[in-house]
Amino acid sequence: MRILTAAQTRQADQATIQEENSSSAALMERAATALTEWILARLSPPEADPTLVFCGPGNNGGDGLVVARQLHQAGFTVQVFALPAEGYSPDFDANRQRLPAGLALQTLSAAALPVIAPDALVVDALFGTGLSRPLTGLAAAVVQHLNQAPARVVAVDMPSGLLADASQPAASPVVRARHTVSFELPKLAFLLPQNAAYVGRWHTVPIGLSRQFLAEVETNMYFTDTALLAGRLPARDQFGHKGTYGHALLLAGSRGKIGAAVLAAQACLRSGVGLLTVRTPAVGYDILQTSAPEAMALTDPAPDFLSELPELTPYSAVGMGPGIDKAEETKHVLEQLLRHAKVPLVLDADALNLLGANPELLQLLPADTILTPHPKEFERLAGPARDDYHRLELLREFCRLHRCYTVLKGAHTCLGTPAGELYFNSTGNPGMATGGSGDVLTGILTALRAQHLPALDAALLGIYAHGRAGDLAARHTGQAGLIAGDLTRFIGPALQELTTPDTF
Ligand SMILES: NC(=O)C1=CN([C@@H]2O[C@H](COP(=O)(O)OP(=O)(O)OC[C@H]3O[C@@H](n4cnc5c(N)ncnc54)[C@H](OP(=O)(O)O)[C@@H]3O)[C@@H](O)[C@H]2O)[C@@H](O)CC1
Ligand SMILES: Nc1ncnc2c1ncn2[C@@H]1O[C@H](COP(=O)(O)OP(=O)(O)O)[C@@H](O)[C@H]1O
Ligand SMILES: [K+]
Repeated sequence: MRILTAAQTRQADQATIQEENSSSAALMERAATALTEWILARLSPPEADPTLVFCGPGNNGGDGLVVARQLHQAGFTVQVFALPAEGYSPDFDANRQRLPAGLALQTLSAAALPVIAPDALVVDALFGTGLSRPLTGLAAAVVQHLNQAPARVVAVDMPSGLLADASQPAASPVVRARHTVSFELPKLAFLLPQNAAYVGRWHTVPIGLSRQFLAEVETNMYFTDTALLAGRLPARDQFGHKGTYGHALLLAGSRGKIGAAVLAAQACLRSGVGLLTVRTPAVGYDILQTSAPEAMALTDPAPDFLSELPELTPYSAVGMGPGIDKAEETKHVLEQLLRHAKVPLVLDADALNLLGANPELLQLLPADTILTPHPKEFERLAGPARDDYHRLELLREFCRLHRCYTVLKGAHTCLGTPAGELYFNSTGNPGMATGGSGDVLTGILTALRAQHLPALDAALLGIYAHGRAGDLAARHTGQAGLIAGDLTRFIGPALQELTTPDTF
């Protein structure tokens, strides 16, 4: 699905209203009702006693008024408060009129902010996508008051004070929500680690925005879901043989890190590749042959690190990096690979650190190479970022400049493309924050590239399947108990889910 800016979200509202020939008040009623239903599905009146709804002067506040009315009607003990303002939005005013007699709107004042009991439910409807500047004065004081309260906070659409598309100044207050319930689509702000403490757990509720608008709006940001992946992974050919599915080469491992080569190899084998050869230093031979017997071992003459690039003719894709270390000889192997490879490349770990330390090598990067840095490795490649938004700008720029696909790994791994698009992944869990998870991703991506999938499809499918394998594995191991080797067992089921079914 697409990720929209705040301005595009407003356009989506307008398009929906026009298409349905309805009104903004009707859309507000629908959006707020979806949010009320989200709460009702989780809490009964005694579990949210009292419920305090804090409203701002715009349509976010209007949503709050609707939620307050509906929860009151559902038997919740509701108190509803509004920030004083010179003017309120028309839909706010309309919904103020609709508050039932037993539910008076109280105006907030700095001198007497309401007491918030520990088991209260707080609905934060102060500001949403219309926030245009940092909060000051009473609005800031109310946010600080909410943040000091021990209560559970549900933010409507956005935690108040957070900008939808950019960083806010460090000192400006933002609500720290336990849950943020947003309408239809996730916002960019939810996907960035720097906002996690404000957003809490985020959810989207459908509100029936115009399908046509959402399908056609121009954007370069996407949230990768199964709909976006449909049709990208073909079913296996009935008469396919191992030659059909490519021959991958992995250049991986050094003394003490042969495990990284094993993990990448196992992942590559589980991702449908026809044949796999693994080049490790000599120290890896027995280990690899024992732990990944399906792979062919092609040992380097050097005992402890990679020192020579093998003949590349047999291979349809090459992955380099897991566990390789940064020896001068290994740098030479990387340089030779970049100069001579005529097949797709996937670069990870110390292959990236070698690129970062020797930027002249970046000029040799073949187009459509996939790079898989975590944020620290990315910093070595592209320089330090001021914040998560700036890092995305650097990512776009880096991919454009080097005509590569860069997988910036994290909780919502972000794939940057040479065309300037950003794709945020939707699968995976914190159980995957464990050594070797990245090596598994390299194996998957190398396998998909070896099977002749285009770089974009391979990257999108591989990143999603890697996270999905983590989610499937965690059902058995729990998150804390998950280790990278567990991921490999579930790559097959994850890819199967994504495979285009044979239709009649
Ligand atoms: N499709 C959807 O998603 C739907 C969205 N809907 C809802 O609409 C919400 C967006 O509503 P919105 O545009 O009225 O903006 P909102 O966030 O209420 O704030 C604007 C008000 O705040 C004020 N203001 C701004 N910054 C300020 C500051 N720092 N300090 C003080 N004041 C400040 C600003 O004043 P101004 O900047 O004009 O001076 C204006 O009065 C959206 O988040 C969602 O909840 C649903 O109802 C329907 C479907
Ligand atoms: N909190 C998380 N949620 C989802 N995925 C995660 C999370 N933490 C880590 N991962 C994934 O695990 C992998 C870790 O890779 P990396 O940091 O390179 O590990 P290693 O170098 O140990 O193999 C990445 O693909 C990343 O997206
Ligand atoms: K809000």
